[in-house]
Amino acid sequence: MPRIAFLGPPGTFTEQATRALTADFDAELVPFDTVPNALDAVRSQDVLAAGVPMENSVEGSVSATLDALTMGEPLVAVAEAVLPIRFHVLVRRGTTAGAVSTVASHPHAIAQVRSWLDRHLPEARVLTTSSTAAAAAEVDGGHADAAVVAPVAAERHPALVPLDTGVADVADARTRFLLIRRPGALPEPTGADRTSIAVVAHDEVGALTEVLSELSLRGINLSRIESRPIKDRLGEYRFFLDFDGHVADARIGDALTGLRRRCEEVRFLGSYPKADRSPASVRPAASEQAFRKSMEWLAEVRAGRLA
Ligand SMILES: O=C(O)C(=O)C[C@]1(C(=O)O)C=C[C@@H](O)C=C1
Repeated sequence: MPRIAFLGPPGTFTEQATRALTADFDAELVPFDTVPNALDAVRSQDVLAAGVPMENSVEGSVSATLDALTMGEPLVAVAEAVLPIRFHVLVRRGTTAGAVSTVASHPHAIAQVRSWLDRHLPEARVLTTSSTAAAAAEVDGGHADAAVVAPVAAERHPALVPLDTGVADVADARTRFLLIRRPGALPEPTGADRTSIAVVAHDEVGALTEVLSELSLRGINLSRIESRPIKDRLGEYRFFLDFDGHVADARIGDALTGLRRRCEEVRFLGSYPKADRSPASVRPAASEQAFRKSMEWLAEVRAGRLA
């Protein structure tokens, strides 16, 4: 049975997302304490794949995931899941709100319940943990008084009880997760795909505009752009781009070759079906047929058959 890593311990949102991402096959889910460790386990072939959090609609990208994806051997995303995010606040039985002096959770979770904390636990000191489920373990072990967790964590910690449920400052908050593997056969194009890449542009005037032009000229819809420092050079950045389409689509392949010529570095991070299955809208001039016809025309010109 394939082993699939997830950000643990058991009871995280990432575990829930990884179960959804692997629902089509039998898999043994294996918890890892950090996203970089989960991805390294994929690289070292300890596991087949890893489910990782990518971005949250309230707090933005998960930097640990972005950095770990571009450091080390190449990895690619093969599937995407989006979960609605609402939290339980768990305490040990008998703890009242007034008795909570420390509240623990993952920084992304804390950021999504700031107003709730200001209203209900204004005096509590925040302790950050590597995941929401790790926070539940801290409360269970007596190292914190309250934990902001995924509802599934309550089942893992029967000694804890909810101080509140359905907690979310933003009612429709969502987190996007990816299933990451070593490079291999790509998922088939579905017409509703997303492609992710990371590029380092040359340090020159207009470099980012030119990167974006490669996409816009071909009518490619950009769904996310994010920058992370390169780390060994101050003031230089790696851009993470997500856009509609599959690398097998002519317009995407054409844009990628343009980027490859133009950029210092291009890392392909996968083409996979979008969680919401919304089809890409493709301009007539960027359709498969338009690309094929233009290539046929060029072949005729090169063969001296057209003037
Ligand atoms: O700690 C967890 O439960 C996670 O799966 C991580 C994570 C995140 O990285 O954003 C996932 C979803 C929520 O937005 C809060 C935390």
